[in-house]
Amino acid sequence: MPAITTKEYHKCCGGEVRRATFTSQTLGGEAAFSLFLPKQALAGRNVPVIYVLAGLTCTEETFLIKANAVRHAAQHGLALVCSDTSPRGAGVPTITDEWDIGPGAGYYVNATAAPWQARYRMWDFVRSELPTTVENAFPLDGARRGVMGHSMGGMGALALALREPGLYQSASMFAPICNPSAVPWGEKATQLYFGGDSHLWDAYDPCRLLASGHEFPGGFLVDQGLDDPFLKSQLHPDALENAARKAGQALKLRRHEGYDHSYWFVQSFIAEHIRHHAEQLNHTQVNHTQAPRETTP
Ligand SMILES: N[C@@H](CCC(=O)N[C@@H](CSC=O)C(=O)NCC(=O)O)C(=O)O
Repeated sequence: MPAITTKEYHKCCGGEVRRATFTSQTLGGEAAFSLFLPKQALAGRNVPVIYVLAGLTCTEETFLIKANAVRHAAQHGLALVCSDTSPRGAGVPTITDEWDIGPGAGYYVNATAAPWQARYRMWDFVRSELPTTVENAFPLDGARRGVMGHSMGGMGALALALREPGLYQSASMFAPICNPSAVPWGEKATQLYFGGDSHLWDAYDPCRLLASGHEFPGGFLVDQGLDDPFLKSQLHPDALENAARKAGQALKLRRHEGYDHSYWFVQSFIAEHIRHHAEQLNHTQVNHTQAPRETTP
């Protein structure tokens, strides 16, 4: 198991916040994540955990800093683990002056085309290596996992829950990219990450996954602002609603007048999302097996 290096540590809301890294075999270099552990975990109890996937241009820090989620997670005794949004650093391919492809824009897919395919393997990272690594190091209950995401991260959270319903018991999204294969962000990713083969979206596009029979028994909570500048061009919640209805997938999609795409929108509804996860995760059977504990620096 890779060693975790804590870069920052802060006492917060009775628990602790960390920013940390480890050497990722999946991404071929250093991978960053941030973590909130509630006081129950510091007392040695395995706690439920929500995996959080952020959007384009974000890092592993953005959600914890801007979403105001920590105090709500603390109230419900939930841990938060926030992934970075792409591989980064020496040797990672990039395109200068582009914010919606390359570093900060991994789309939570495994790229197949050169030069991206060697390092841009965010699906495998968030699906397997990140949870395995953090659950080995901290008192997190791998049998009580939620997944949450914003925008590009909402797309990733939908795809993870639909493809891996046994891994997550709860799922929620803010303004997700619902049908990436049909919008400009996804088309750009198709050209670069998939070498132009749009069929490769079959494994990641939430609408395509629903159409091909995938379902998430826990149901989805999705919030969408109606003043979101990306709503019509990139997000397509109506397509998700139609695909879910056809597939019989439980979906609570709430549209909010006046809200945009920012973390001010996320912050406005985060309490209800954390409660949604708490209700489902706290009703799932507890795993009492203790993971080895990281030491505080
Ligand atoms: N840099 C861009 C704006 C990028 C942006 O809005 N990113 C969103 C996610 S978009 C979909 O994945 C985000 O969460 N940004 C971080 C934030 O702090 O708001 C531009 O300049 O237009």
